[in-house]
Amino acid sequence: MTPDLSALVDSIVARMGAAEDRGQVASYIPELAKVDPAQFGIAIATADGRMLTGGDADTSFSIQSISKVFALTLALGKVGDQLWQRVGREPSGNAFNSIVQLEQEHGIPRNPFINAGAIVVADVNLGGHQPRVAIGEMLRFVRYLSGDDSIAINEDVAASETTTGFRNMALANYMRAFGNVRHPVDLVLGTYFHQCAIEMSCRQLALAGRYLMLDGRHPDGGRVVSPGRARRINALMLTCGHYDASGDFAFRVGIPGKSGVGGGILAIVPGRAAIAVWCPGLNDNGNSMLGTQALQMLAEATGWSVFSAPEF
Ligand SMILES: NC(=O)CC[C@H](N)C(=O)O
Repeated sequence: MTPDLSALVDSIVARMGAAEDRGQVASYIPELAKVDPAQFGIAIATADGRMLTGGDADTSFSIQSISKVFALTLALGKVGDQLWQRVGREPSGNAFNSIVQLEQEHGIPRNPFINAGAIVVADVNLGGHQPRVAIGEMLRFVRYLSGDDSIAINEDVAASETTTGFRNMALANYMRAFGNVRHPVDLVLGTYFHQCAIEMSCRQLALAGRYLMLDGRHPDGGRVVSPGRARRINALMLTCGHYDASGDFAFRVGIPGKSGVGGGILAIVPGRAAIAVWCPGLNDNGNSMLGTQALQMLAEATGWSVFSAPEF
């Protein structure tokens, strides 16, 4: 089956534009509460080099936790498998900002995609430098991946989270007590809040995700990560990328995906496509409500679930 992707994108945009229940925009970060929930964007970068876009695909939004995929990639580049001594790789079954497991598990977060895990990853990426060095490295990395130097950080969003991120401060301090955060907490959180405040459009995000559909290669031929590492990052996205709704996402969509509270989702179909969707309203688990529906519609129409048998 070769689906007409362009017609499919149009019908997804029409369906999502007409949806009445759009979820709730994140309000615990005051700057994000200002975003218009009527927006919807989708971009699909295919392995054969095509780009299909629809709706607000060129509007920038706060990538938030999607940044955890790029931060993990950088941290693995720095410390390799040693990272797994400080962060687990199991689904948490808890909310993204939960603290409950940390005490029982001695300050070792369940996985790199919940906030606690991403804070440890930010600590690794700091590597003894000032936050601006680590943040600059992250920005250069996403610009290189997407081939777009206009990608920037929204300082208002970073400042908004710096003044209200009490849960993240609690998580970071708690892990510092166990020695699993090694730099001063304000430097680690400065790094983390700024990476979350990177703004990208669906088009830029789909382009940035291409290395994960191409076995770790940049389309320009350069190697970003080894094939094994790309496979493992995809595995973590599938099992942990939607927090305590990761099972439901695998059930409904069946594609490795990472969500953010800005309403974006990056989804990877190995060997086929890197997809970004964005719709700011969230469901109860903090994942984009219509973004998830759009990916379900796309996966059903294309047969792109990684659990489907390939054509034979
Ligand atoms: N799920 C998310 O996107 C959470 C990211 C957000 N910056 C936070 O730490 O709360």
